[in-house]
Amino acid sequence: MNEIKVKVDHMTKCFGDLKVLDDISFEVKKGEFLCIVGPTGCGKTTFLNCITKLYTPTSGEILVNNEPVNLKKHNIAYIFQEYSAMPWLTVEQNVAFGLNVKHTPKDIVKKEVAQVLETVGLTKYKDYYPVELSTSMIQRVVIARAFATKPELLLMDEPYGQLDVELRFRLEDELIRLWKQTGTTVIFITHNIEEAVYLSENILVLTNKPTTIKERIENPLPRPRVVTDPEFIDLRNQVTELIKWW
Ligand SMILES: Nc1ncnc2c1ncn2[C@@H]1O[C@H](COP(=O)(O)OP(=O)(O)OP(=O)(O)O)[C@@H](O)[C@H]1O
Repeated sequence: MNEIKVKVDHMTKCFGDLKVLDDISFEVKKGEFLCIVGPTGCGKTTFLNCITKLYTPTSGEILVNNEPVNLKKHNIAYIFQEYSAMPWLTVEQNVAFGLNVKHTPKDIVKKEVAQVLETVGLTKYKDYYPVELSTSMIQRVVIARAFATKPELLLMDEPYGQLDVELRFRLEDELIRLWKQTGTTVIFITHNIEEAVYLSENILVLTNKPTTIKERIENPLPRPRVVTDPEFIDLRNQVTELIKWW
């Protein structure tokens, strides 16, 4: 499990005179669940946009499997803040979307979609349209759509930021289940320290702009994690202390 999936190598990103990311270097191992926390506007989304090539780094580079990111070759899924299901497609068609874009043979699409719908408990609802579903079910459709393509790298930008606590906990558990089942590498951005400690294997704490890495913290807590356990609270406090220095 020591294979490097993502290598960020001395990456700097400026927008005109504004230096956002300042000579950032870190690695993400294959199958790792990395959470990134940092102050508002420090460049977390900018970093993800550099991985997906929406932005080009000003200097330095990002490697996936030891080569420059290539979206035709590397299977990368992105779930961002204002995500939703496509209202004109059924649940099944939504989940099949990514596979169809990749021209996957129909019988394989059917099999993969059935499997992932089963995992997230949506089999019964496969012919429903998003408008007929609750918020929690729509979130599941989106997660299922991402996992159906078996991404080698899943990027998540505050996907649960707007949700109530109970729903967030349920979806986080589901995400962990899918991550374990598939072995996908996940980079997950959040403002919520508790969420980062609950989900991650490692936490990257960023500084204010021009942004550098303040600390990388290993998260050794066994799963399933309990937010009221003393060890959980200790780690949460440790990360919170780092954030107080912003
Ligand atoms: N296309 C762009 N052109 C100019 N400036 C940009 C562009 N995209 C982002 N920025 C600036 O880069 C900085 C980082 O923005 P970014 O959205 O990456 O931060 P963030 O850490 O994701 O913020 P938040 O925590 O609020 O989501 C901000 O100052 C933003 O205004």
